[in-house]
Amino acid sequence: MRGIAQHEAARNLDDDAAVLDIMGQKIILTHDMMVEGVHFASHANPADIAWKLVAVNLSDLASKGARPMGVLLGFMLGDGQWDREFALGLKHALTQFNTPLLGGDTVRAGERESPRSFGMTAIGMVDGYEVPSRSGAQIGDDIFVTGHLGSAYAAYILQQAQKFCPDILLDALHRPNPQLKLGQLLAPHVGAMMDISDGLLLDAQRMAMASNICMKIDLGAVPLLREYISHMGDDVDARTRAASWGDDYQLLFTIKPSAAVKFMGQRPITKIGTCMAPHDGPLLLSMNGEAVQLPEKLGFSH
Ligand SMILES: Nc1ncnc2c1ncn2[C@@H]1O[C@H](COP(=O)(O)OP(=O)(O)O)[C@@H](O)[C@H]1O
Ligand SMILES: Cc1ncc(C[n+]2csc(CCOP(=O)(O)OP(=O)(O)O)c2C)c(N)n1
Ligand SMILES: [Mg+2]
Repeated sequence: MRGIAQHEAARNLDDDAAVLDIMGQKIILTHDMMVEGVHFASHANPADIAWKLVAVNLSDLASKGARPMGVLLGFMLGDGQWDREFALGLKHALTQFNTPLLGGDTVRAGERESPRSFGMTAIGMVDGYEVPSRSGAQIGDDIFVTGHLGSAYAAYILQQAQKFCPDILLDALHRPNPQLKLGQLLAPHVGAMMDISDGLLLDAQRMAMASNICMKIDLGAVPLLREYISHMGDDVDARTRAASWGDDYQLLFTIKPSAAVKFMGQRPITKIGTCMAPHDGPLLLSMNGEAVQLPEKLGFSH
């Protein structure tokens, strides 16, 4: 699609969202889909699906520091009860994130059983400052993430194995919380920022390549919940899996060490590495001071 998307607002389709400048007012636009079998299981709770559809879209707005202005929904009808539960989850999420439903489209699924899919467009606004991109990371910047990583992965694995799963992990998988407030707070101060939907390692590689630098990441510093550690472990393998499965919806950003100081200890952010001059590739991993080989798969891709 890159060849078609020549407009500067499209940011060469290399960013989390489009940034449309309308007479000086910046409008942030994003669209994400969720498909049965790919993003949610057939037996998933419809209210959870609706919540997550809102959350993943607002997460892209958060990554640009935008305030949500509204969403448009692409809805595929199913049976009445299922649709009512979806609508309740939708209402709950939109109320929680103070975002109006502005419109959309409704279609009836075909005769034959086909996977259901839902789309959402989210519209946001940014005032006053440069909208962060994935390409603004500079040599010497520190690399940070918000929150904890790998929680959705742990929940997915534990549920698949029909094992007990703590609520805090289940919520990360089914009810992710887009980092809107942190995104707005951080945006004027960051070098580059994006959300982590496809896994820290793959998304960091994308940021490093867009910024033409090398990111050195300390796997040992990647923030994990203690519930993650007690169910999945804490070794290189467990940490690599947390950093490469995806579905995290936390923010990855770079910032000058001097600018980072005022946020540290005040906000749920963790330093995980530094930006260096282009090296042997865009990404270097270490743990306990020793180099770690990159895994074969850095993240989730379609
Ligand atoms: N079918 C498409 N048509 C136009 N743009 C697309 C399409 N698919 C993805 N993009 C664009 O490519 C960029 C990266 O997409 P994606 O990896 O899905 O971003 P994100 O993970 O932040 O949602 C975004 O700018 C998105 O708008
Ligand atoms: C039933 C099920 N299978 C697999 C996964 C894992 N999974 C699905 S999508 C995804 C990552 C993000 O998906 P994508 O469509 O690439 O989101 P985007 O990057 O466009 O925001 C992951 C880890 C899941 N959450 N649920
Ligand atoms: Mg994104």
